[in-house]
Order: sequence, then C-alpha cells, then structure tokens
Amino acid sequence: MRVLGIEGTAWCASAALYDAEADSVLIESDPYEPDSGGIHPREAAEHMSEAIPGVVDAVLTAAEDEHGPDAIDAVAFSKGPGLGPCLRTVGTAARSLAGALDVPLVGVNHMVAHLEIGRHQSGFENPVCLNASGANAHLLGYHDGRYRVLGETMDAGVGNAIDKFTRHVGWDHPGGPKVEAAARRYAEEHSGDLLDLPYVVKGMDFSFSGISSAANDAYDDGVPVEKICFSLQEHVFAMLTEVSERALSLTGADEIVLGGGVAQNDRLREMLASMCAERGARFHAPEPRFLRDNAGMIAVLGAKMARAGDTVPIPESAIDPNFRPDQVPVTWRSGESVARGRGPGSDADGTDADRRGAEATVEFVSEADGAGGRRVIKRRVPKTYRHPELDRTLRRDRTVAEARLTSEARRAGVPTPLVHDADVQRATLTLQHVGDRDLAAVDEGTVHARSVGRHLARLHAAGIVHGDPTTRNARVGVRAAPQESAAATEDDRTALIDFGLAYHTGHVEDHAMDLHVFEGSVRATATDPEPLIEAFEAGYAAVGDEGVLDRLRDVEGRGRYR
Ligand SMILES: C[C@@H](O)[C@H](NC(=O)OP(=O)(O)OC[C@H]1O[C@@H](n2cnc3c(N)ncnc32)[C@H](O)[C@@H]1O)C(=O)O
Ligand SMILES: Nc1ncnc2c1ncn2[C@@H]1O[C@H](COP(=O)(O)OP(=O)(O)OP(=O)(O)O)[C@@H](O)[C@H]1O
Ligand SMILES: [Fe+2]
Repeated sequence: MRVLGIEGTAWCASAALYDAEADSVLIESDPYEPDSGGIHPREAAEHMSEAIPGVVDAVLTAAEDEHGPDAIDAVAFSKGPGLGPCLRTVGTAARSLAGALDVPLVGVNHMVAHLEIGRHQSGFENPVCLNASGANAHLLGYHDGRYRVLGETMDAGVGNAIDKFTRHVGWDHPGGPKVEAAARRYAEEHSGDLLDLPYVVKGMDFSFSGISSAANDAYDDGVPVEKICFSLQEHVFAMLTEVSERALSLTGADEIVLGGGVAQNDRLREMLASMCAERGARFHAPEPRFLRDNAGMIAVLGAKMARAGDTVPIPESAIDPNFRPDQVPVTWRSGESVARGRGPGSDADGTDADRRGAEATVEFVSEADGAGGRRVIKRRVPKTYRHPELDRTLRRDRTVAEARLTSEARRAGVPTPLVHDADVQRATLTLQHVGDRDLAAVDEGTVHARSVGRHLARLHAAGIVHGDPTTRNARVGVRAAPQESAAATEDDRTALIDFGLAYHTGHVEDHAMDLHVFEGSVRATATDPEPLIEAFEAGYAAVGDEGVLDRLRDVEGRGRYR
C-alpha cells in the first residue's frame, strides 16, 4: 500500500509518500517563516494555499514516475488540531486529490500521528507517549480502544511557552532552537549556575504560564539571556521528564516514545533517556524529520488506518481545530492496555514488596516498636537527569512538605500514616505502614473511591490540596486508618499517602485540579473507570463544596490548543 499524506496544521506545508511494503517515507516540506513575531493565522493560511500544491505535486510526480498512474492507494490529511484557516486549506486540497485519483480519504489526528510514528519505528508494543510540540504537551497511554490523556499542560503548549520568551527578547520564530543554542553556550562557558524559576507539576499535569512570565521578568531585570535560556530548559524539561516517570510508575509500562517539534531538543532527549536508563525502561525518539510537523507521520498513520478500513466519505471529512487525541477511536490496534503491568508480583500491583515509585524508593520493614507495627522507609533518591541544584531543592522541599502535611491531613480527619521520623538532609521519611494494597490494584474499588472523594473534601475544607491524589497514592485495606478507633467506619478502609506535592490553598481552581488528577489516574489504570469516578464525585459532593465540582467541569472543558 502507498499513501500520500498532507500536513498543514500551522506552519509546515508538507506532503509525503509512504510505501508500506518498503517501509520508506519521502517527505517534501515548505515551512512558513513569519517576518516578525509568532505565527499569524491568516498569513499561515495564505502560505498553505500557495505552498501545498507544490509539495503535493513533487511527491505525486515522484510516486507516478516510479510506480505509474495507480501509484497512490489512499490520501491521508491532518484533520486537526490546528489553526482553522490552515486546516480548511489542507482539507480542501486532500478532498480534491482523493477525488481526482479516485482513492479513499483518511482523516488523521495530528497529535496521534506525532506519537504513532515513534511507536511504528521503535516496534514498542505499549509505550507511554510524551508529545512535546509547539501548541501542545501531553502524556498519552493506550487503554481499551483509545489513547487516554494521562497528563497535560493546563495552559500553554511547551514550544509556545518557550517561544513566548524568545518573542519577548526579540528573537525570530521559532525560538526553541535559539534557546537550545544559548543554553548550550551558557553550560559550556559558565558553571551552569541555575536561576530559580517556577516548577509546577500536579500529578501528571503541569503548567507553564508562571515560568514564561518569570523568564520575561528576569530578562527585564537584566539577568543574562543565556542564563535564562539554560534555566528555562532545565526547569521545563525536568517537569516533562518527571511527569513521564510518574506515568511509567502509575501504569507499570516500561517503554516511552517521544514526539513533537520540541523533541528535537538534545537536552530533553538526554533527560528522558537518562530517566529511562535508571528505571530500566526503553526509550525511543524518532529522527528530527519525523518530530517537527511533517506529512510523513500523517502518511504512516494514514496507511494503518486505511488498512483497518478507517476511511472517511468526503461529505463527512470536516476538519476539527480542537480535535483531541482521546476522541479518536483507535481502529488500528488491538485491545491491550498500557496498564498491563499490574498483575500480582509486578511493581505496580500495590501489594507489599519494596518498590520504586516515581520519586522515591520505598522499603518495607518490620519494626520492633512495641506496638509491633510495620514501617516504610521512603527515600527521595537523587535524579541524575535534573540539574543538581534543582534536584536538591525539590527533594528537600517535598520531604518537608510530606512530613508536615501528612500530619496536618490526619488532624483534619483524613486517614494518613503516622510520621515516625523525617531526615531532611537525606530526604528520607519513616512512615507507619498503612493498608494492604494500592487502590490501583483493586478491581472493585467504588467504596474506596467514594472515601477518597470524602477525604479530599475534608482536606480542601482544611485549606490543603494533596497535589498528587492518584490510585497509587490511596492505600486500601480492612483498616487502612492508623487510629485504633473502636468502631471503624467505611472511610477508615482507605488512607491517603504521598503528600510531597501537597500545599496550603483556598482556591477553588486548585481544589478542582486535585479532583482532575484523581480522575485522570482512574482513567489511566481502571478497566471500567466510570463507576469509580461517579462514586468519587458522590463522596466529594456529600462532604465538600459543589462549586469545586462545577469548576472541575470547567477545567475539563477548557480548550488547550492555543
Ligand atoms: C497542532 C500543530 O500545528 C502543532 N504543531 C507544532 O507545534 O509544530 P511542531 O513542529 O510540533 O513544534 C514546533 C515547536 O518546536 C519548537 N522547537 C523546534 N526545535 C526546537 C529545539 N531544538 N528546542 C526546543 N524547541 C524546539 C519550536 O520553537 C516550536 O515551538 C502541534 O503539534 O502542537
Ligand atoms: N505508608 C505506607 N504504607 C504502605 N505502603 C506505602 C506507604 N508509603 C508508600 N507505600 C507504597 O509505596 C508506593 C510508592 O510510594 P509513594 O507514592 O509515597 O512514592 P513516590 O515515589 O512519591 O510515588 P509516585 O510519585 O509514583 O506516586 C506506594 O504506591 C505504596 O504502594
Ligand atoms: Fe505538531
């Protein structure tokens, strides 16, 4: 099968020929380069109208010269997400070409194409996928016929966050490669001294708006631009690597593929490769021509979809500027799930064997402490992928936060482990052992999910957010609560752990994010997530503020393709 792909979601007018038998890809691209500032949608669309015919013609001529007039079996195009005016131009070109050649048309999701090219090349079966592109940043995992969004940016895409700073400094678009070059110069010429910038992760979600503004302010205050570029990269890429590691830990997957234009950055690839090497996970990043926007990835996924019969009649081939990756029915893969690694005895099964979380190693010890209770020793081990200064700060701050807020949460009526000892220097906590297993390892978890809802509502009423309430950070058992109260209630069967990302806040938005993080983890790990989510929300509503649930709907509905 040979597929002609067309891409033009924002800046890159591109056409490609994918020959499935030879597994070869020919790509012709014509980029739009704005004279000043960022991408102007109208200019970008004009560029598409001018450039698409040329790149399509080049690819079609090459195909027909080699294979004759019936060279093409299907036409695939980027249906979204992207800039509406650009998508419409490309859609029109694709429809007329499919009509003229009399072949089927395939409508491809651009973000799913960014990740499928890595899966195709690596041969990995069930990777977690990190898409680091201009307008987006998200982690995806396959589960039951869809790519679930395990985590994503709550505001700007990662490339856009970097480009926002370079625009402020007056550099031309795209800014990413210039930031990379400046950061490399700084690392070579200086000791790699780091500027402290906001570092914001919430479970597997993250935010870049604070860091872009802080970088702009630092520039206005006279901090050398190379130092800001270096520090921007160190913070932003460490955030992406941390959430990727958390996704591996949560799902039990042991493979990662990377996609998107920002993935051309050597430092990002280096951090991910080093994190994976430390965990014993496999890592793949395609070569640069398949990372930045290109029609090659559209043609490759188009061929898989066409082979699965997933073509679209021309009247139904409308573009969708807000097309999310989790809306795509994945017709070209079978039913396996990214969370397959959670059978008994595996690291993610949540029963009691020493384990490695995303941040820490956890050792289970039987302590002769009079009460005969078991303990866990949690060590936040240094992460060699991140800058030593950033690593020290994060490990110290999180150890302190965990010790303090685990205890405060218990005083607010939420079952949490007793903190026996905190060694801040070594970033090590000794905690009471709670529960028999993680909620993620339980098949019938609705009772526990309801309790997690009530627990979070109590926490929020006390002005605390958990920051990482996942199904691996809820421990369940006949009696998971530490207190020996006479009558154990239903809520005593579920305890919350891992308060390293917890903080004090009364903001509805922060409370809603806690709910969003929990629901994301349920969708990532549960076979049938909906009953758990319903029970969780009912539990929250019974104790907490309905306004937070309204805000949750708002968080979920926000279009993030800006
Ligand atoms: C929807 C679609 O139009 C959009 N496409 C897109 O964002 O183009 P892409 O080629 O994936 O990524 C471009 C971004 O990639 C950044 N970039 C390119 N080279 C870079 C480098 N060496 N380091 C950091 N960023 C880099 C650019 O600054 C720019 O922000 C998307 O995939 O989100
Ligand atoms: N007090 C405890 N009692 C029983 N089990 C625990 C306790 N603390 C941790 N564990 C177990 O160890 C695992 C990892 O611990 P924890 O979540 O605190 O580490 P982490 O590295 O921060 O993990 P992640 O960031 O992946 O959630 C938990 O999922 C749980 O199975
Ligand atoms: Fe892209």
